[in-house]
Amino acid sequence: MLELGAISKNFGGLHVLHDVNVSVPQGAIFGLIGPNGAGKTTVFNLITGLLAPSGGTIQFDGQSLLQKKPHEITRLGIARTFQNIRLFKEMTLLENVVVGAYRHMHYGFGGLLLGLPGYRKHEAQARTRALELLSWMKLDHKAHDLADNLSYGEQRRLELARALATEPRLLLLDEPVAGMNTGERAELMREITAIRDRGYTILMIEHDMRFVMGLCERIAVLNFGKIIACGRPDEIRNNEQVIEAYLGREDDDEPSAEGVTQ
Ligand SMILES: Nc1ncnc2c1ncn2[C@@H]1O[C@H](COP(=O)(O)OP(=O)(O)OP(=O)(O)O)[C@@H](O)[C@H]1O
Repeated sequence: MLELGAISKNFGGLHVLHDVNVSVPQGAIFGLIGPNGAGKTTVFNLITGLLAPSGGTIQFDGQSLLQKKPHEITRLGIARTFQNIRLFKEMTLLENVVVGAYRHMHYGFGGLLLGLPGYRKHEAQARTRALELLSWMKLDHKAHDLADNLSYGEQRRLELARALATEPRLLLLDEPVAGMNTGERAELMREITAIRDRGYTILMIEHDMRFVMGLCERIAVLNFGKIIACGRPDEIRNNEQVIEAYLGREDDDEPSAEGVTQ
């Protein structure tokens, strides 16, 4: 479904990605892991068109994403969440998700201003869909609460519902469990599995090894901008280079080798 072919990315003289090849099959839950600064977020920014690669190809369902603008890539069926939560905190949960759905409405905000007759129908459809997505994320009972009142874990789930409102086929999740407690993590694992079972494909960046190993069928490991391993969780767990990459760091925030082998 998504193919990165020999991707490289330089920022001036800084070579952040070298010859990155990743193939995400349709229907997979695929993990992209690696130490801080390895280049994971840069990969997401290249896929979503926020950055252009210095070399290589990016294909989504056989179509090149190069030269495409972020909104065009969203329209093709790719949505993402961010490492730092980006919600409209002064809006309700329902409004947050409806905003994500606007691109599917023919009228948009202009229609609202002009009072076009079709607008109300489309708005009703967007609200119905938004409520359904909130129910997938077990947040429908709070649809009319302000996003600001949510716990951290709930805010992350709301972000996911909002990303789904663009009706993607591929969902990119940037550290979905960051800041969540153990119970919230277990709940999110069930919800992400349920989303995949509804036919979506998921590519996630995540530092929590227990979460990645428990959820992903395939994992690619980036280290200093290179893919050093790609395979099933058990293969990654036992890969010498991966253990070395995590052991070789002195950063306390990093998952330890013990973390990799959990
Ligand atoms: N726009 C930019 N300009 C210059 N350098 C950048 C830019 N974006 C990222 N970098 C650099 O590229 C490298 C990889 O960063 P990136 O954010 O992709 O890593 P990461 O693996 O996502 O790290 P983390 O796990 O900490 O989020 C870092 O050295 C970073 O400083």
